[in-house]
Amino acid sequence: MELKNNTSFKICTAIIEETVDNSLKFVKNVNNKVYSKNVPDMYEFRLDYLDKSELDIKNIEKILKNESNKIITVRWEWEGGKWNNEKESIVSILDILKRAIELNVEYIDIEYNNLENVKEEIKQYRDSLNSTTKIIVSYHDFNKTDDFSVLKKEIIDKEFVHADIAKIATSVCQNIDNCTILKACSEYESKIIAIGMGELGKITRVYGTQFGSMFTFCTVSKEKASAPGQIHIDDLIEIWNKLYLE
Ligand SMILES: O=C1C[C@@](O)(C(=O)O)C[C@@H](O)[C@@H]1O
Repeated sequence: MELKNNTSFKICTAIIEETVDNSLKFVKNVNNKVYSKNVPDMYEFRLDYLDKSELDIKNIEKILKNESNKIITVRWEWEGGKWNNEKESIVSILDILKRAIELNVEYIDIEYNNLENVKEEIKQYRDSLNSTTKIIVSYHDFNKTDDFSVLKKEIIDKEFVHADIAKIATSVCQNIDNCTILKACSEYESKIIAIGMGELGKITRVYGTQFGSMFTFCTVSKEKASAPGQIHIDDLIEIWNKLYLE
């Protein structure tokens, strides 16, 4: 996202539609500025939102082959997503992510709390194909933000065993939590996506990219936020332009 003074920060919008066609229609509408004056730099396709009737690899390929700059995420229920064992029995996450890797999708996102062998298999598959896909390893805490020393030692440094990019999204319960998130942005500059969730965490969604977070997540429609505290893209661009212009 190029701001008026040529400062550039990246914005991602999550697509949380229940069908492949609606997901692609939503992206087209966003690119045509139907919902917002500004267009994000990239899209996160949250395939965990897809209805069971949509779960066919050929159908999902229509998203994997979409020309937008994208992250493919299939978020398990135990990590705050919509994926469950019933959906997994229809088509496995591994098959979806391996197909994404084969198609050199820009990013795939896997949970830190996933099984080690699953993370290892995905990384080895990507490396074996010399795929250009980058691996994001995500950690979410919807209740708190641990101290930086705990997040660093127990989560972020361990994410890098399989990750090209580490991600933490934790709930901000007190202002010091924002300092923790921004410290993570700064300490792992350009190799991390760090977000403070909830109303109190909005400051990290405004300043995080300036401190070093690779990008931030915005919504393009008030009704379509994929996490608590996401700011509308037009509001964020207005804030950024005021911050970096006046
Ligand atoms: O992990 C993240 C970050 C996020 O939870 C947020 O807080 O904006 C939104 C999710 O869609 C994404 O996968």
